[in-house]
Amino acid sequence: GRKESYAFWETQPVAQFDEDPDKLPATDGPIDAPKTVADVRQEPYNLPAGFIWSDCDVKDDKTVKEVYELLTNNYVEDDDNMFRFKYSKEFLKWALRPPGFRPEWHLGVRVAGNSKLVGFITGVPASVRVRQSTVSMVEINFLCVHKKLRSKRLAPVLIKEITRRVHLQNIWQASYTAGVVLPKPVAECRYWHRSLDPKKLIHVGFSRLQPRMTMARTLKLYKLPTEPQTPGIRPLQKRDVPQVTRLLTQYLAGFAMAPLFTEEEVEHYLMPVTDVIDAYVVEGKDGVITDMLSYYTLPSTIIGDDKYNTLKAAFMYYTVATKTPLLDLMNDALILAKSKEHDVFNALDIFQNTEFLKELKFGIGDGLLRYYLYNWRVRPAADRDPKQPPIRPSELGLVLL
Ligand SMILES: CCCCCCCCCCCCCC(=O)CSCCNC(=O)CCNC(=O)[C@H](O)C(C)(C)COP(=O)(O)OP(=O)(O)OC[C@H]1O[C@@H](n2cnc3c(N)ncnc32)[C@H](O)[C@@H]1OP(=O)(O)O
Ligand SMILES: CN(C)Cc1n[nH]c2ccc(-c3ccc(F)cc3OCCn3ccnc3)cc12
Repeated sequence: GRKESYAFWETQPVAQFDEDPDKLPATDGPIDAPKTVADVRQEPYNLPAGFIWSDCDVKDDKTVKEVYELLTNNYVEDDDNMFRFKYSKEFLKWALRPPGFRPEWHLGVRVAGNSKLVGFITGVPASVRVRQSTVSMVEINFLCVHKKLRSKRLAPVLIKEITRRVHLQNIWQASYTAGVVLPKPVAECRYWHRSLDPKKLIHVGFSRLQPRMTMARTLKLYKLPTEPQTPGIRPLQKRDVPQVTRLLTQYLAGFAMAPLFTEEEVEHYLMPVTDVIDAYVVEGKDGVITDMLSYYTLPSTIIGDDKYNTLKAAFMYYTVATKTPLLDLMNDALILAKSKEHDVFNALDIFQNTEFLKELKFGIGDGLLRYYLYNWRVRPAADRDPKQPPIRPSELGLVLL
């Protein structure tokens, strides 16, 4: 939950919990006074003695293996410490090398003596529309400090250093999501889970057998066809990128906060990569693409189960239904994920997802995912309780990995 005080975050250009709504500017915009690259500190921030900064080029197999191992052993766990995200090496290469990426924004901390990677944070460039403003940002992700070095205030140093490096490229805003409460969420959303392999999920404690339900009845409840049902559905191909970019751009225009994708970005983020990103299109008459669906694969380590080590989860990504009903399109997403051995399909209550979550037998998750903007104030909407975050989940059209 929310803390009494935030010694680091109270020093940052982010909305604060104690600010007086009446004293705020009337429009959305930067929180800090405008600065130029010339104002930016030229030298890196100091790390504690014995630690050094290290750019991590994830194209280099040795380096991506070090990043993979740091995250596999020290990254995000659920509240009950039963599962820990286990981003694959191929996923990290995909997520961290979009058009315009910069290696100096794949920022590591190493132990000076033995070069062990013990800290990490990343930024990738993105253009995000926030209401009527187009904001050039970085998306910050993969903040991680080794378990043995926690609570030593290393995170603020990682954050300040990546901020400095981003400022040097004349970018002054960022977006990030987290399960924890920080000053100050621009949106808060729930995550939902759809069982694909209920037997395994119950065995590992992800789900529980419902009262008065047998295992046989549970398997029947979640059973899916082996093949997608929508006529004309097929994997996305490079030749689809121009149409898919138009389809996605038109759809995302309807949300309060959403990325502005170039064709190059659509190609990078949606061209299928085995066990990383799957994307499908529905091709109608005369080659017109009417719908698309996508999900990414993010396994989790099952901490301490006797039989299984890994949970294979699919996470809903950008999906547009203009001819096929969204319910049918998402049912095909479940079918496809199941056919590729996923154990569970996860979705947030963003986009128009509340239209299908219950009907497709998703169960609500036990936590919230908070969205944040750095150095960008979003005014509460007129029809919105000022105590609530300014953007509703159904107004969100942005997914961070
Ligand atoms: C213009 C460009 C701008 C770019 C930058 C934009 C901003 C980007 C911001 C980053 C976005 C990342 C997004 C992202 O990657 C997705 S959220 C996932 C974050 N990673 C994990 O949860 C992995 C497991 N945990 C850890 O590795 C550590 O616990 C971490 C490293 C999380 C904190 O290490 P620690 O050893 O446990 O703690 P100290 O070093 O002693 O530091 C304590 C301070 O850190 C604040 N804290 C804790 N968790 C945070 C979090 N998730 N975001 C931001 N701040 C977080 C905390 O409130 C406190 O500040 P306060 O005193 O003010 O309360
Ligand atoms: C988004 N991206 C920044 C990673 C990230 N960071 N912090 C998080 C907190 C929750 C979710 C999340 C998002 C969607 C979802 F369906 C389930 C989730 O977490 C369940 C709890 N959990 C955590 C680890 N293993 C299980 C992701 C993240």
